[in-house]
Amino acid sequence: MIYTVTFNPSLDYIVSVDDFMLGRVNRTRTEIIYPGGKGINVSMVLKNLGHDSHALGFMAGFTGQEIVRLLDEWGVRSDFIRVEQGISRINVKLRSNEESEINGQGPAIAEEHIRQLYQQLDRLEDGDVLVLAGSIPDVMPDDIYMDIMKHLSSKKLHIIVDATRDLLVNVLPYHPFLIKPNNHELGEVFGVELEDKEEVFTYAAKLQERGARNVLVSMAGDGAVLLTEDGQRFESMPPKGKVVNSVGAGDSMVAGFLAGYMEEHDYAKAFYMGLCAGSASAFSEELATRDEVLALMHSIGK
Ligand SMILES: Nc1ncnc2c1ncn2[C@@H]1O[C@H](COP(=O)(O)OP(=O)(O)O)[C@@H](O)[C@H]1O
Ligand SMILES: O=P(O)(O)OC[C@H]1O[C@](O)(COP(=O)(O)O)[C@@H](O)[C@@H]1O
Repeated sequence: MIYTVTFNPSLDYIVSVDDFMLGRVNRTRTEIIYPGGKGINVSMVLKNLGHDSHALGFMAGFTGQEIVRLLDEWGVRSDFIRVEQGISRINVKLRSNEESEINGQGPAIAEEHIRQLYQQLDRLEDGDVLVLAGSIPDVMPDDIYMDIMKHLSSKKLHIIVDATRDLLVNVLPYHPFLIKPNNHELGEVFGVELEDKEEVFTYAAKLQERGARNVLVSMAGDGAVLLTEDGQRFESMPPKGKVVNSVGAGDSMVAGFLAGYMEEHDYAKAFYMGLCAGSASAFSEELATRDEVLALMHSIGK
């Protein structure tokens, strides 16, 4: 079974505004609400790709209830631990001449809630997949993903981590199966700005030296690169298309990679399915569907 954990789910409020002006009253042209947060998006895209998963994490308040309801409607099984105080985030995604985002901090999670999560994770079995994705509320220590990996280290799991800065770096000694920073997040770890693919490979290799098994680095409109544990290198520009809504593109890439890997245990298939799932989400209002992903793979000869 695949499990995703989202510590900090959100309702994504995606608004488009023509010629947004700071300091003025602006009116939306379109507005829409989706369930969001990285693990949740991974679960939703996996569902679209024909793979069931179990979404775990924490939720609070009326926004939390709505996230669970929307997931249910999507057909994703979830078992979120309810936090009594505060509300799950509403993350604002503003589409105007440029895309801007305001992501909230999320409610505090108490020791007792973490204990409940550990009880759920103790049910994982050898061969299961665990996706730890997204930010954690500000008040939490950034070794929580590491602690989870340490706790589960006696089981044979495939663990995927999509996080930034110390939250990501701390897990490396526990050999995550896959990490997926984007090029800016990879650069941030080393205090450099990375735009060029060769440079990205160099720094991805440094994360591999520190313990990551496979390193997938997304580069938005410039595609992605992958360094595998058996020494293969893949790089590609994305398929062609018009960007409509790139919220969730990175999460779709993780889901696509996972689906591709599970279907054929082949890194090439995983890489291209990840790449095309990311683009399929970016090219449509909603998250990628299987047909859209396969059509894009076909368009690049994969
Ligand atoms: N502008 C775009 N054009 C084509 N594909 C895109 C675009 N933005 C994202 N994608 C696809 O989605 C993947 C992940 O996007 P990216 O923005 O790098 O992730 P994240 O959301 O994690 O920052 C990219 O590698 C690419 O395949
Ligand atoms: O947990 P974080 O890092 O604040 O990110 C949460 C946001 O990222 C998303 O999961 C989208 O992520 P990507 O665009 O990187 O795929 C949104 O749904 C959510 O609002």
